Amino acid sequence: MITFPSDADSIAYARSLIRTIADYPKPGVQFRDITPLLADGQAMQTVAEALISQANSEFDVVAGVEARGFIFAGAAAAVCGRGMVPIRKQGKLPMPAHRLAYDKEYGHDALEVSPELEAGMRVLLIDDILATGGTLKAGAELMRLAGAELASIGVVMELQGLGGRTVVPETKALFSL
Ligand SMILES: O=P(O)(O)OC[C@H]1O[C@H](OP(=O)(O)OP(=O)(O)O)[C@H](O)[C@@H]1O
Ligand SMILES: Nc1ncnc2[nH]cnc12
Repeated sequence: MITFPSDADSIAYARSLIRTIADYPKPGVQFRDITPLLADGQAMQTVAEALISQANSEFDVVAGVEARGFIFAGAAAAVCGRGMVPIRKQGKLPMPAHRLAYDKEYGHDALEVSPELEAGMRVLLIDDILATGGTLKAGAELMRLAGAELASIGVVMELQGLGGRTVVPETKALFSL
């Protein structure tokens, strides 16, 4: 497994950059805005390396969920020299190989992946946030549908009280909010 030196202070610094916007995108939601973290080079390096270090199994490729998951999956893949596979919302890939429809809080959606994700590949699945867990559960199922091996699931932050930990219990998070 690949590990980078990281310390609690650096993770705490990255956590401190998350901005909370009340009542966005709808009343009652505390939106956790990653934009300030993205703009900070030190925090981005810390997070990318820590996402790799917390993976508990060997992996061949990093997969990220559209859209915010792409950012961290791409950065994490680059720091460890692995490729990145985008998991896209339906209709965005010119050559989808696998599709998985899933229910969301309001309606339905589907995720797709291209043939670059080959059967037998060991995947580190990355997203920015674990909230209700619906997105990562669907992403994980899509990986298995493609015949890939889910080596580990990692997020930058877990939002407590929304049930995601129950839905995708194997997820590793750098910090909780
Ligand atoms: O655990 P869940 O309840 O599924 O929520 C987490 C998902 O919600 C956000 O994505 P969103 O669908 O808002 O898309 P975006 O990345 O394009 O902003 C976030 O980036 C996660 O993918
Ligand atoms: N509260 C929240 N803040 C930011 N992204 C989210 N995705 C799902 N819930 C979210």
